[in-house]
Amino acid sequence: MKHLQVAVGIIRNTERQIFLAQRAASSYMANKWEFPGGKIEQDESAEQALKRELMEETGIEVTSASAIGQADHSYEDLRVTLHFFLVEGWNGEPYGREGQPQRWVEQQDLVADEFPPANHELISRLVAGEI
Ligand SMILES: Nc1nc2c([nH]c(=O)n2[C@H]2C[C@H](O)[C@@H](COP(=O)(O)OP(=O)(O)OP(=O)(O)O)O2)c(=O)[nH]1
Ligand SMILES: [Mg+2]
Repeated sequence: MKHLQVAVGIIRNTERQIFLAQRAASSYMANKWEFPGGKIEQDESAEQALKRELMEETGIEVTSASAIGQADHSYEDLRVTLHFFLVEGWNGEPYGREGQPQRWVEQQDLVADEFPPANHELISRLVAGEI
């Protein structure tokens, strides 16, 4: 089975709101909400991929990111390992640079069912205030 390594950014502002983007109707996990991010390339570290993907997808330059864990999940035909980073420092203002819908959500109001299953455990930790 194909196995993807994915860098994922939880962009959190000083009001404890988190930036979400909606996956394209044509993509895998279509229309689910997600944390911006994407596949780690061969020659990249997870943090390098995070910085590249967040610039591509949200237009921000990440200046502070800390690794907060990983999640491994097998979908029907795809295995993913998500590398989660809490992003609390950046230059610019995040927006859906690829035209994707976006919104800021209070951390305690995140709803697991709006995300792909691989995110569910992390959402629980965020809602519980453990991160
Ligand atoms: N970015 C992101 N991907 C996630 C999350 N949860 C989750 O299961 N995934 C999965 C869905 C995708 O199959 C896989 C790869 O992420 P991606 O589709 O963002 O990868 P990418 O930006 O490199 O995609 P591409 O358009 O360049 O092909 O990770 C999440 O919260 N954020
Ligand atoms: Mg992506």
